[in-house]
Amino acid sequence: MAVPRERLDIGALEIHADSSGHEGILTPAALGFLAQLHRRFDATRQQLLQARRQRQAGYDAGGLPDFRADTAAIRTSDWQVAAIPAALQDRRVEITGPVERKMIINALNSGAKVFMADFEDSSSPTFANQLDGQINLRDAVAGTLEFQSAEGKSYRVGDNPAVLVVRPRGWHLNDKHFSVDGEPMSGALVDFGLFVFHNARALHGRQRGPYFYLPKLEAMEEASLWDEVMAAAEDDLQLPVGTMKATVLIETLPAAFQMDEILHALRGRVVGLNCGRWDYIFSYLKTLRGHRDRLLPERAQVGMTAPFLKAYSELLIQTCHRRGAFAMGGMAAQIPIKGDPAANEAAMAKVRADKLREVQAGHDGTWVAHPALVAVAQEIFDQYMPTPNQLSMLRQDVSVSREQLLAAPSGTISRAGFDNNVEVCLRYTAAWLDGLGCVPIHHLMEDAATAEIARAQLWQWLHHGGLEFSDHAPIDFALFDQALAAHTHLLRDSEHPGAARADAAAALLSALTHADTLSDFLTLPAYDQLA
Ligand SMILES: CC(=O)SCCNC(=O)CCNC(=O)[C@H](O)C(C)(C)COP(=O)(O)OP(=O)(O)OC[C@H]1O[C@@H](n2cnc3c(N)ncnc32)[C@H](O)[C@@H]1OP(=O)(O)O
Ligand SMILES: O=CC(=O)O
Ligand SMILES: [Mg+2]
Repeated sequence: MAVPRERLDIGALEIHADSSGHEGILTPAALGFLAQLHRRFDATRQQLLQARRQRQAGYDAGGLPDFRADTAAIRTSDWQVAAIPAALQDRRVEITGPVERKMIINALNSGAKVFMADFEDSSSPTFANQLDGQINLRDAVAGTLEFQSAEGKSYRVGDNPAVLVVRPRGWHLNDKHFSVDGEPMSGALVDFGLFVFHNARALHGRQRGPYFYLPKLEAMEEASLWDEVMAAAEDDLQLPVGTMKATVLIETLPAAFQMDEILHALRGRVVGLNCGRWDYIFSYLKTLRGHRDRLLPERAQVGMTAPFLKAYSELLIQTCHRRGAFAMGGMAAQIPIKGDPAANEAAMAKVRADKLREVQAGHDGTWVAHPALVAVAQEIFDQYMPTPNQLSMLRQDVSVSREQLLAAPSGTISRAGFDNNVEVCLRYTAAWLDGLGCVPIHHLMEDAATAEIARAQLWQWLHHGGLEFSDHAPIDFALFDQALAAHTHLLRDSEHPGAARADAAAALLSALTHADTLSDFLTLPAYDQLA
């Protein structure tokens, strides 16, 4: 629930960082806008985070997520989301990437229909990364974005760039560099507030937004908060109600039970839902962390054809299309492999298979992590989706039960899978602490969501006790400590991103893995250490 609007007052907003170079973004008016967002909406955010903790306590005590009784009427009644703008009618391939200057230009020029500029899973939220990202996006919107590489290559945005969609941080993250009345600000409100303050009117004038991807929601009330925030911002910026559009990632297990409710909460501005598969797997692990009968096999065995993931994606398609919203697919983790044509072809074949599954299931578009994958995904969608979208595929054949969404697939845990989880989590955390939010490891894209899977699996396998590898050797903490020490040594002496942070990352991963409770997010304790 919003508190009444107050006079613009930035007296109480403080910036705890050296903001030189960012004055054009951190103008007094922009800071006043942020302060106002905080005062109106942060109390509600805190209540919603408390509600998450209460629900998790219920799951830890043996409860399981379920469809809500109090919202049954939303699920059973007939209603549709608002009309989808022309610029978002065809979203067959969307490229995602961090808000780094060169990458933004490459993404806008990639041939993808949409570019999701990511302040979230693929960003390490240093003050410089987030604020430089705002400068880069402001320049992109103004049409002045250019870049000159150290090697002398010039970059500029070409004709017909991808449509820009921005993903702010989730509700759980504070931004320690901004406080209002002595309280830290929400990272989500900082990212959203600065972006709309500087760009909303220009984008609206061109009928190109502003458009958002909303991450990690767990309940319809969290979607309602975004709706209120956007409505208030539209009012302040004198834009028509519903100008700001949202696509919501369904990437938590609790949210899978509230897809209709989330669409309904945002029905005046929602454009679709997206299968954020990596965070969804992480959320399954975290939500059911206390349930020994629902442990997952090693992450290489948990693909989208696993029954619980197939059920979730089909329910998403059915729910979206019934309401006139797009059902977006997700990210295959494979990226191009240079210098090994056979390995590259095998990786591309996996991407093609994933996109084929998505388009045939009824998804209206998909994500790719790298410019070289745009054509790969587009070829499949062009062949199987000759229309701009497939809203008319209602998937009335689908019937998904609570049990199907919750059923753990069978599988095994190998020594290699255990070791890979240690390596990936260590290397990713080290890179993140060094300011890099997305890295290639063994030819796969690894970001905050994929690293969380590795971390949560290690914790579960070790804390439930008595588990064995496929060769029947016991899984125990001594093995974890040995693997962590070995990988820390290797990373320290390597040229991998984050090598200089190997020890800090190892200490964090060790503490999180040995702790009695699975920490809600890796990025919360890691953020305390981020320079
Ligand atoms: C779970 C989720 O949330 S998924 C969404 C979040 N994750 C992402 O967005 C992943 C984004 N992808 C990336 O960050 C990168 O592709 C990585 C880290 C996986 C691999 O990066 P690299 O090893 O640097 O890739 P590579 O060397 O092949 O890059 C080749 C070129 O493509 C560019 N490029 C690579 N990925 C992207 C991208 N996603 N967007 C724009 N440009 C890109 C590089 O900048 C480079 O440009 P240049 O030739 O002009 O110098
Ligand atoms: O954000 C996407 C995901 O898969 O997580
Ligand atoms: Mg995610």
